[in-house]
Amino acid sequence: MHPDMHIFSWLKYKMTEIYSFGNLPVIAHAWNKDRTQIAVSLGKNDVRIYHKIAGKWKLIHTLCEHLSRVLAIDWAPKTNQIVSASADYNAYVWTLENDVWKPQMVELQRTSRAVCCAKWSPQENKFVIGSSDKNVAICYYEKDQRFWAAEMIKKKPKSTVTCIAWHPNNQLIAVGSCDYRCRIYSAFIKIVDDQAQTSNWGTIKNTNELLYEFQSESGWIHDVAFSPLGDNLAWVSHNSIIFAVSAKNPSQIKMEITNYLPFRCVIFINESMLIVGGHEFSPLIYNYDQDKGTIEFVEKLDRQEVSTGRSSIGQEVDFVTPYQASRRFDQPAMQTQTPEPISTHQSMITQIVPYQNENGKLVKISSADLFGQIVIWNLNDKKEIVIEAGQELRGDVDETLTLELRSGKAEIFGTELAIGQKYQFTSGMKFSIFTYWGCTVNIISSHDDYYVARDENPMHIYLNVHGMLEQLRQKAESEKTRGPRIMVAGLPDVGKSTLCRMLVNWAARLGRTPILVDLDVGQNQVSIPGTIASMVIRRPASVEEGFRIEMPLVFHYGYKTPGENIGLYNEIVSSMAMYVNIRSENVEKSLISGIVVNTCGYIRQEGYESFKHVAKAFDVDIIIVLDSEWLATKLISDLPSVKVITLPKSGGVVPKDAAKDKFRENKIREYFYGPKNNICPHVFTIEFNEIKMYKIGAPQIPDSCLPAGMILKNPYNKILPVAPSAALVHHVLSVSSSNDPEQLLAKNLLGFVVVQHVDSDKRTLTLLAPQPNIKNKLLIVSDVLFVDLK
Ligand SMILES: Nc1ncnc2c1ncn2[C@@H]1O[C@H](COP(=O)(O)OP(=O)(O)OP(=O)(O)O)[C@@H](O)[C@H]1O
Repeated sequence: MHPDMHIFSWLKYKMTEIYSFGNLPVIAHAWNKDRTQIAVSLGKNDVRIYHKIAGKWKLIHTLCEHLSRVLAIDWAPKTNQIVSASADYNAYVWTLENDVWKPQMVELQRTSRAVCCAKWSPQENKFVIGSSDKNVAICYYEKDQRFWAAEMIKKKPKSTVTCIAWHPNNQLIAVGSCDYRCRIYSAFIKIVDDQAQTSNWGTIKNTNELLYEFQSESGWIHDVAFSPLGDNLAWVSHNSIIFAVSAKNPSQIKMEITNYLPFRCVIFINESMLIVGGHEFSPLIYNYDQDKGTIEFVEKLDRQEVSTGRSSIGQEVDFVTPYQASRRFDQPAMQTQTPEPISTHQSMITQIVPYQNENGKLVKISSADLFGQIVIWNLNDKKEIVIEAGQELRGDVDETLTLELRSGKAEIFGTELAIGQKYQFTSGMKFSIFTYWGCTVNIISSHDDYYVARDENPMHIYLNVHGMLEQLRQKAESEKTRGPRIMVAGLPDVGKSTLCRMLVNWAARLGRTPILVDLDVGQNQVSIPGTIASMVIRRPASVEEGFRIEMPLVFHYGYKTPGENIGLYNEIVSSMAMYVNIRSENVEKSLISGIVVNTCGYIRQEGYESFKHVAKAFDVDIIIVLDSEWLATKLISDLPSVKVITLPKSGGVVPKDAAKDKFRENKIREYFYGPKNNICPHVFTIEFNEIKMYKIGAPQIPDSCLPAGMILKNPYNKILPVAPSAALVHHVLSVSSSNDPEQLLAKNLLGFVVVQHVDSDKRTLTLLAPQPNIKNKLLIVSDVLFVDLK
């Protein structure tokens, strides 16, 4: 068995680059040596060469000599020569002289039909063409007479030659044709090759020799490929069958009959893994085990996403996030049909070719399709990691990272991972996989941006807290009283939000429905920055997308820290507490399940007072203080009726510091574009007179500016009308559910919009919104900004 040939060596794309070359089909494509240029045939009589400049493809040469469709192109990277083959019965070799591609016709005397395929040999000193008149010609340069000569294969196929593959030894070719056969020929040319070589497929003696003929089931052969070392051969046919054979045992042809649409191309990634593509749109990975004689489906190379439905223009729906809207339309009753998986290619894949090798290993491939699209797939080795019981694997993702639980049990911040499911994390995301029993995970990432933590992690302590809360819930259930109300406190970046997430996730996994109250106005888990929010948690958060937002209660605050307007902050906390108390009594099981309150890390001076206010407003029973003896001691003396527990912070908590702004921006972006950037918000204009805008809180006038003895009430909650002006551009506006400006403070929000443009002449505002219009026209201006660079 070759060292590469084990199941864990399979490859998976990390990120794709997608380029469009118009709407014409890409019949053939080939890359130059450094992949800065691409030669394409778009089904016309020419070969077009594009150069990549600043990420965009610019047409720099059009090679016109063929009289009919160009069917095949191959670019020899080292010698910088292009071979093109066409339905005009001809093949040309193009060489670049003084920035002009000069053609030289190949002498294919006996070919009188379309030339369907052309491929340079690995050493680039010859190439092979195949034609519809059953000819296979090995072409080489006659130095003396200065022309491209062709040595025709004598025992030729009995139908159109559709595909060719070179063995890495430069002297064998595999040929696929419409007579359902794949053949291996000697391509040894005496005046080009020094001497005939031996290979696993037998000793090569003469040019032209037919070494093997493999019979397939009925089905035109569309593509054929040798493995990198040349020991295995695979081909695909129009009846959706994959064939493979090993040089070790050429009489044992293995075939895999698939349920997929027909395949048009095949490529080996290493000695065992192969990728096929065609009418199915998505390339598929298969593993050929020559010892077991099996070809097994591994998975689709594409990361499949389910298309999200969205509200159609003008449809009257409640003003919710596009994400919620999409989810709403995902509900079975509303669906007209099952959502279609989205594939990167939107039409048939015509060709797959190698794109980039690193240290002799193929790391990228490119595929072309009938809609003018070329996709570059990044292939990465998958790493298998064993996490022992009680350990944590932590990650801080640089680009993208995909993980899959292979065995055992594990969870991320309280959400259980499903075996075999792939979770993808994008740049900037942090995660920790904790396993109570031990597990094995596969990780696909180009960066080593993860590690198994050897430090003592506090997960067992956190789990004990969960156990204690569950006992209190059970007690409440039997005594028909209310369940535990806890508040999590501490300095910034100690893991408060994460602990809250874990506690409600664990509770939800036991069928509880706790209320999560997030008072963190900087980084709210339920809503966007500048607000406080609460929600009944009915199911654990999604590993990749966080909590599924259902009927949240959201109040406008307008700033990113409580200190900016502490009076207003305290007032909305009181309103929230009032509503949450009502909700907790009215929502089934929520009273017993209790409340988990997340707080800001603002705990000094007036922050501490506000903190006590929160505890009283929500009538909390327990305060969990993370990593602060000082705060715990103070709270024990100031709130004697509340149980205060100090817990250590996890070593995995990452201070967000500079990343905080990015984090906030992402949270707002997620609101408009969806957690996976797969939703399109609306941009529309609205007239000044259609809306009314207000701001809450006015700057306090210093006492020195007031008449002697006069005391003004703090205007922290004053509701002030705002006139539309250019100063509003990029500001987030909250859409209130209230029709009465005086009620703005105490009313739930319906959603958010962002001002993109203000036209004072036309008296219009351009808004970015999740819906095509806004139902309620009372808007509250926030200090929080969002610059939509998309
Ligand atoms: N065990 C862990 N392993 C890896 N990352 C973690 C772990 N616990 C928390 N983090 C990450 O550390 C970061 C800070 O954690 P978190 O947001 O919970 O802190 P916080 O105290 O709520 O912060 P803030 O005061 O800013 O609200 C987050 O990105 C979180 O995902």
